[in-house]
Formats: sequence, C-alpha cells, structure tokens
Amino acid sequence: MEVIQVERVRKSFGPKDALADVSFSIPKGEIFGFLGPSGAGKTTLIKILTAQLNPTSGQASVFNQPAERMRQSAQKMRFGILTDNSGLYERLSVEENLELYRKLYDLPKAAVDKVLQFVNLSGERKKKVNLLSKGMRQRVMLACAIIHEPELLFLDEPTSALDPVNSAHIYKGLRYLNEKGTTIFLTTHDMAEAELMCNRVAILYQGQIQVIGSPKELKRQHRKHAVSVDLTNGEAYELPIGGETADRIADWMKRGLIDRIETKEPSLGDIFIKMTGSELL
Ligand SMILES: Nc1ncnc2c1ncn2[C@@H]1O[C@H](COP(=O)(O)OP(=O)(O)OP(=O)(O)O)[C@@H](O)[C@H]1O
Repeated sequence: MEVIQVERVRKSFGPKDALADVSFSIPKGEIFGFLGPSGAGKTTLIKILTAQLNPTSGQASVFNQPAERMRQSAQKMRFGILTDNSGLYERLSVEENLELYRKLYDLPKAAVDKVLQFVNLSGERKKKVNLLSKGMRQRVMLACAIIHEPELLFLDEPTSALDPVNSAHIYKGLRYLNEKGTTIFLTTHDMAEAELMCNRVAILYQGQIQVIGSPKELKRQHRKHAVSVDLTNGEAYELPIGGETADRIADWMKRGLIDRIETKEPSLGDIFIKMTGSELL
C-alpha cells in the first residue's frame, strides 16, 4: 500500500518554481530520504504533504486521500512532523511540553516516560526549554513528533544539531518505530545518514527529482566502469573494464606484481554532487 503519492506536483512562489514537476510514491513501511541542496524545495514538499501549503498544480495524496485533508484532526493523529520551526513552549519544562502533547493525543501517562527515554532526555525532564542546548531542543521537538507513535513521520533534518552519540541513539529509536510500522519521510544533508537509514532516496534539484532508488542501486548505476590497480613497485593504474585490462592484470598477477585491485564505487555524496553540481550545503 502506498502511504504517499505525489503526481506532477508544481509549487511556485511568484515567478519562481520551488517545485517544477515532482512525482514519486512511498509504500508503507519505507524510510525514504528526500535529498537536495539548500533551497531545492524539500521543506516545501513536506508542507504540501502536511496541508500547510497547497500545490500550484498536480496532486499530492497521503493515506490515499488528498493531502489537504491532513488538516483534519482525525488525520493529524496519524502523522508526526519535525521541522526547525516546530514550536516549543520556552518557559515550560521538557516534561510539561510533552504533557501538552500527551493530553492532545489522549495518551496514557507512561507515554511521556517512554518518549523521554527514546530521545535520551529522561535526566533533563525538569529543565525549562529555554535553558536547553540546541541538540537537546531538537530531541524535545522529536519527542513531540513521535509521542503518539504515528503511522507516518516527517523529519526535516532531524539530526542537524546532534552529536554522533545522540544521532546514533535517535537512529536506533527510529528503526524501532519503523519496525513497528511507521513510514518515515526524511530530509537530510548528511549523506552517511541517508545511506545508513534510508531504504530509498531521491535527489531533488531544480524542482525535479534527478534520481531515485536505494543507495545500493544508485551506487551501482553510477559505478565507474574502471578498476584501479596498485602494483608492488609503487605504480598505480586506473583501467577500463574489458579484455585488454584483464590480460594486463593476469600478466601482473603471474609476475607477483599486484598489491591491490579495487573497483571504484561512488559514495552517495559523489552521486549528489554529480546530480546537483553542488557541494554539500
Ligand atoms: N513562503 C514562501 N514564499 C516565497 N518563497 C518561498 C517560500 N517558501 C519557500 N520559498 C522558496 O522556495 C525555495 C525552496 O525552499 P525550501 O525551504 O523548500 O528548500 P529546502 O530544500 O527545504 O532548503 P533547506 O535544505 O535549506 O532547508 C527556496 O528558493 C525558498 O526561498
């Protein structure tokens, strides 16, 4: 079953197209990474899918209904969203902020303890939000987005302010949620994160999806058809894959000259740069 379907979506702000023509779908249970340089339109699409913006043209559906229905309270229960403007009550404590969400979703008391553990903030529960570090705030916002264990979770750069230990903790928690059935739509600038977490990724550039597939598939598709060979005498070669190269390698092998042979596989970051012509932003 598809949880998200996007068909020929365009969104313009005045004369400028933030999204030109975007189509894709996400099946239930997938962790999908939406990648693209700064300003590519990733947040705009999340806003369309969560009924904060309407597309200029095209269709966006969530749970097999037009995305604008996500405004309705029955639908709001079904998804969670983390963006950098997710609001927190600054003068309330971590726990008091979460209590508001718990009541809103009509959840049992234990939900707050559970989610605090999830984001590794049990020790900070009494702290006022305005006294938290950036990374702690990000974890409180994440806690608010997942306290009701939604069917669908939108995460706009969820680990941008986190140290590696807390990122790893969050990844583990997100995998756990995903195993329990939550579909996750994730934007990130961290290619290692995308590779580690996502079943599939799409790279957005100039308002259109340039490539879509699993990180493994994309790396295979963009593999250089070349082999690099280091010889024991210090010489190094990059050779096209083919019969002539095979003969040369066989000859070097016979003479015991091979130190290392490697086929070149690009990283997701290499593919990103190739597709967008930009450095990671
Ligand atoms: N409300 C708005 N009015 C006018 N232009 C907007 C509005 N919202 C977004 N834009 C423009 O649309 C484009 C896409 O913005 P968006 O925030 O979706 O990018 P993004 O891919 O999420 O970027 P980042 O990675 O920096 O968060 C940008 O050029 C932005 O300036």
